[in-house]
Amino acid sequence: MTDFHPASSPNQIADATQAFARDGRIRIPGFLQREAAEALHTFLQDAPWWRTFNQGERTWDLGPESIEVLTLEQAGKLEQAIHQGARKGFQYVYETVRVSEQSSERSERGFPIDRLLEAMNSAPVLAVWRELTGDPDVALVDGQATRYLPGHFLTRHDDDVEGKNRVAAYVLNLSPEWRPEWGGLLQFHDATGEVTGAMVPGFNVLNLFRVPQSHSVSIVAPFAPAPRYSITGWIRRG
Ligand SMILES: O=C(O)CCC(=O)C(=O)O
Ligand SMILES: [Fe+2]
Repeated sequence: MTDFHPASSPNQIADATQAFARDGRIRIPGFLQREAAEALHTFLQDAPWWRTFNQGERTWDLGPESIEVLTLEQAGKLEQAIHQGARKGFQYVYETVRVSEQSSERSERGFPIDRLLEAMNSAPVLAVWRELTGDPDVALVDGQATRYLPGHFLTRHDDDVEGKNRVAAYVLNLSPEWRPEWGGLLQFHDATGEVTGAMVPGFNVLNLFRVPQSHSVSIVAPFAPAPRYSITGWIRRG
């Protein structure tokens, strides 16, 4: 049975804790056992993806049937609306497989991503999140799988949503042999929009960053030969 618990040693966690306290963002390579990362990657390559995008404040999730029946003209109009939204405002388009926040529903569905979220919410791993973030009130981890195809992106935002009690955001990268030129970079910004740091997709690397913090995902290039896969979500107080 594949084990989805983090593979980091106590020493690695202690080092990461120091770096997180200092910088507010860290990268942990080799986050899961190789077999677990490979099982997730295999699942993501053939998962039931939904296209998600926003129109202003409103989120749309389109299932595979809805995407397939769009005419070329409808798909073009949708793309235009998304590009219009991205010119000045907050905009995103990518694909998702959502994961329930209910442990019973995760256990029942039992996808590898459900099993990962179960492990992330187990008592010993919650203790690791409390140590890493320095927040003793961390109580849950939520998540979704994401797939960014060429043309997908997420503009600048800070993840601070009222009532969600997010302490930190995580991104478990599952994109083997990614090149930075393919886009899909997780970029961090200062108040003027300047890029103060960027994380290139990788394989089995965990990005962890404090919330709120301005960031974006740069558009995936038309020539990227593979999608940008990850499991992403937040470490929360409740
Ligand atoms: O995929 C990433 O690197 C970050 C995703 C993100 O910022 C978000 O979903 O809010
Ligand atoms: Fe975000």
